[in-house]
Amino acid sequence: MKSLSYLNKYFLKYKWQLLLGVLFIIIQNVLVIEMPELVKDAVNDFQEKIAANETIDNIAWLAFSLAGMYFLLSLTKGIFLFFTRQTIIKVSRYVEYDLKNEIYEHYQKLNFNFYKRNSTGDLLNRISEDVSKVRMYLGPGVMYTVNLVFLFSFIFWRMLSINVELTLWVLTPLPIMSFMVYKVSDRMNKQSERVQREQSKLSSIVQETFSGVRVLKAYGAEEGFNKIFNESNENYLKRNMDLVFTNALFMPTIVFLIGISTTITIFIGGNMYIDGVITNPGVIVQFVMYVNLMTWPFASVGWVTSLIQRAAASQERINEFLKQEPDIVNPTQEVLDFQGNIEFNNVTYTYPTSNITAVKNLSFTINKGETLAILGRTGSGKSSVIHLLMRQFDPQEGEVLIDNKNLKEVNLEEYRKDTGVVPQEVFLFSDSIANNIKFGLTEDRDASQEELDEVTKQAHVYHNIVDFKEGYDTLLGERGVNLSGGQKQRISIARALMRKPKFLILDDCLSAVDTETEEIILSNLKPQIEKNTTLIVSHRVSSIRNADKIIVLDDGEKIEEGTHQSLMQLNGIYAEMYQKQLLEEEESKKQVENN
Ligand SMILES: Nc1ncnc2c1ncn2[C@@H]1O[C@H](COP(=O)(O)OP(=O)(O)OP(=O)(O)O)[C@@H](O)[C@H]1O
Repeated sequence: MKSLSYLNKYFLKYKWQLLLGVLFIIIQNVLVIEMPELVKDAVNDFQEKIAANETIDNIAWLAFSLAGMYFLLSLTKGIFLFFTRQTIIKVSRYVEYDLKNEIYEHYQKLNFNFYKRNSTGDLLNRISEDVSKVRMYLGPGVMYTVNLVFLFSFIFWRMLSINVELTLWVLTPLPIMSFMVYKVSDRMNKQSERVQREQSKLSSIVQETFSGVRVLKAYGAEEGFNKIFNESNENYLKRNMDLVFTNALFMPTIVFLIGISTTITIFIGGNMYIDGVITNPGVIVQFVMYVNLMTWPFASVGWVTSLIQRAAASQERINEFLKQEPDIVNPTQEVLDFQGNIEFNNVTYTYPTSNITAVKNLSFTINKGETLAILGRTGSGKSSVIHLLMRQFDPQEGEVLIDNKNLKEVNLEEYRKDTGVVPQEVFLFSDSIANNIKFGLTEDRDASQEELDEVTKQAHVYHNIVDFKEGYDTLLGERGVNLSGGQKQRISIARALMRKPKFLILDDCLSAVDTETEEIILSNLKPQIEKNTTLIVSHRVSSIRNADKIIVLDDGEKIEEGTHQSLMQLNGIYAEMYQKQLLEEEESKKQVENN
C-alpha cells in the first residue's frame, strides 16, 4: 500500500476538483437519505387520511404531490451523480495522462543498459496495464470509498435516531457481504490476470507466426504452429471458463445477502410493530429502502479493497522503474564548439551482463577532418567502440576525449547533435521516406527539397526513391512498402548526412550493398569525409582502403595500425584479410560473368 503514496502529489495537484467531487457526493447523499423518509411519511399520511375517511380527491392530490417530490429528489440526485463522475472520474483520467507522460519521459532519460536489462513487453505493460490499474484506484476506488463513508454515516445516523435495535439487526449482514464480495472479487481478479496472461501468449504466437511467415512457409511448419496455437487457445478457453464461473457467482451472492437483510428488516420490524415498539409501519419500508441503498456501497468495499491491492502492486512496479536513475546524464549545459578531434586513451570496457571485455586498453586519435577505419572480425569489439564514442556507457578504465576534454564533462546533447551515426542495424519508422530522412533534424530546422535530393544522391538512393509512385512520400513499414536491405542502409546514410555532422560514424553500414555501389557511395561521400571527422567500421577491406588511418581489432585489442600501404607491407592480419577478400570478390565476379 505504501507504493500508492507516490500518487499523493497528483491528489494535491487536482485537490480542488477532488474537493468539488466530494461536495457533490455529500449533496447527493443528503438528497438520497430523504427519499425513504418521504416514502415513510407517505405511508403514514395515507394511513391517516384513509382512517379519517378523506375524499378520494384529497388522497389523489397527496399521492400526486408526494410522487412529484420523489421525482424531483431523484432528478436532482441524478444531476449531482453526473457532476460527481464529471469531477472525480475526470481527475483519474488526468492523472492517468500525467502518469503515462511521466513514465514515458523517464524511459527516454534512461540509458542503453536499462533497455538491455528489461524486455520491451515489460516496458509496455508498466505504461499501459499497470497505469490502468492505478487509475481504477484513483477514479472508482476513491469515488466509491468517499460515497460509502458519507452515505453510511448519514443513513446510520438517521436509522439510529429512529430505532437503535432495528438498526443493529438490519446492518449485521452488510459486513459479511463486504467480506464475501472481497473474496469473490479477489478470485475474479486473479482469474482475469490468468486470462490476460494466456491472451498475451496467444497474441505472441500469432505475432511471431505472421512476422516469420516466410520462414514458416519455407520450412512447411504450418502444422506444427497450428498445434502450438491450438494448445494455447485451449488454455485460454479453460481460464475463461473459470472466470465465467466466478463471474456467475458475483451477482447471486449480492442478491442473496440483500434478501437476508430485507428479510431481517421485515421480520424484526414486523414484530416490533406488533409489539407496539414501532407505531408507523412506514418505518419498515423506510428501513428496507435504506438497506437497499447501502447494498452496493457495502458490496463495493470488497471490490474496492481488491482493486486497491492490485493498484498498489502495479504502482510498485511503476515506482521500480521511476526510481531508476540514468547511468549517464548530461553533465553541463555549456555550449560546445565541437571541432572534431577524437581520442581514445587506454580505454577498457567490460559488459557487466556478460563479463566480456569487449575493448581492451585501446588508444587511438582522429584529428579534425581525418578518417579512421576500424577493421576486425565479428565480435572483435567494433560496435562497442562506437557505443563508447556515443557515450551509451562509460569505460571502466581510460578515457574518451573530445577536443582534448573528457567526454564525461562535455555537453552530451550538443555533442550528439554534431554527430551522425549510421548504425549496423538499420531502423526505419513506419512513416514516409522523407520523414525518415529528416528524423534527426531539430524542431527548428526543416529540410528543403534540394537538401533531401542532395543527401539521397550522396547516399546513392535517390534513383530508387524517385522510382516509387509516391516518391519521398512513400510509406515504409507495415502499412507501406518494404525496402531491400541495401536500400534501407542507404536511407539510413542519407538520414545521418541530413544532420550535416561534424563527426560521421559509419558502423558496417555498407554490408548489404555490392562493392560497386559501395565505391559509388564512398566517392559521393568524399566531400563530407574530407571536410569532417569520420570513423568507418567494417569487416570489409574495400570499404576502408582509403582511410587516413586503419586499426585492426582482435578480441577487443588493437593488433595492427597504419595506412593501407603500410599495413600491406607489414603483411599481417590486414594483408591476409585483404588478399582473402580480393580472391572472394574475383570468384563472385567470375560466377556472375559465367551465369
Ligand atoms: N550488450 C551486450 N552485453 C553483453 N555482451 C555484449 C553486448 N554487446 C556486445 N557484447 C559482446 O562484446 C563483444 C564485442 O561485441 P561487438 O558488438 O562490439 O563486436 P563487433 O566487432 O561489432 O561484432 P560484429 O562485427 O559482429 O558486429 C562480443 O563478444 C559480444 O558478445
